[in-house]
Amino acid sequence: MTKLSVNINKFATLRNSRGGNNPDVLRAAINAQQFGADGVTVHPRPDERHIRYQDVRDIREIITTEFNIEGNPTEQKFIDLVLETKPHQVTLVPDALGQLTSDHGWDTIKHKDYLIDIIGVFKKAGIRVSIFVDPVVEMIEGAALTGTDRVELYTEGYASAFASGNSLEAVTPYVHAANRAKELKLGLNAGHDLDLTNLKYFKQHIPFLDEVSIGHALVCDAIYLGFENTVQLYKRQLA
Ligand SMILES: CC(=O)[C@@H](O)[C@H](O)COP(=O)(O)O
Ligand SMILES: NCC(=O)COP(=O)(O)O
Repeated sequence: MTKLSVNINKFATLRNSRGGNNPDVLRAAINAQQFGADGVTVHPRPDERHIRYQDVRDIREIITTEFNIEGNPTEQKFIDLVLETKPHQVTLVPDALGQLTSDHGWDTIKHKDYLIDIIGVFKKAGIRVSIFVDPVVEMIEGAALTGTDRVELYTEGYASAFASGNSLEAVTPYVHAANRAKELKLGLNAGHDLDLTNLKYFKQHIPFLDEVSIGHALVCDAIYLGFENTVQLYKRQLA
């Protein structure tokens, strides 16, 4: 089974645009779980432009499924937040400060020693670690030397090539990377720009995926189709 973790960043973006508490991010997390999501993902950024650090603490209190916190551990504030809230999984993403959204994975060869150290900190606290990587076999092999439990394949490249009509070409590097991860006994997650048009094809080619985290497209679909219906539609793509 591939788990669906709903990324609720975009609920917070909308809330923050007006101040106040509408929409309520906590309610979004509760609803996602009630509507069938297998987990909730948040990516608090240092500028707190969407999910705030306090949101993470509040969401921790109501989680009944799996909680996944994403972020760059070069920020001490991020490390402290993760160790305080102890999610089921932390996903390490090498974003620069103020970056619009995530746009690359770790260079697991260049940053091997750093990753070994920081992954060790989270694992010592009993938190499963996943690291965000591009679909490149060498990066997967590098990841296997860091002690990470899982890798998350950065799927923006897949999504844009799929949208151009090159579905097989789009998925092929991901299949190679996924197979190598499996051989190396790494768990496998995927995310970024996955949506209702491209998710099923991705899952069909990589059936042993552990988890996808989906936010932007899912929240956009929820505006048109309703949140409960949308979560169910995404779940169906993974069946
Ligand atoms: C790691 C990843 O691909 C997503 O978490 C993405 O970074 C979402 O973050 P934003 O919602 O800030 O775009
Ligand atoms: N890890 C990817 C994620 O949480 C959501 O990415 P997106 O669906 O908002 O592009």
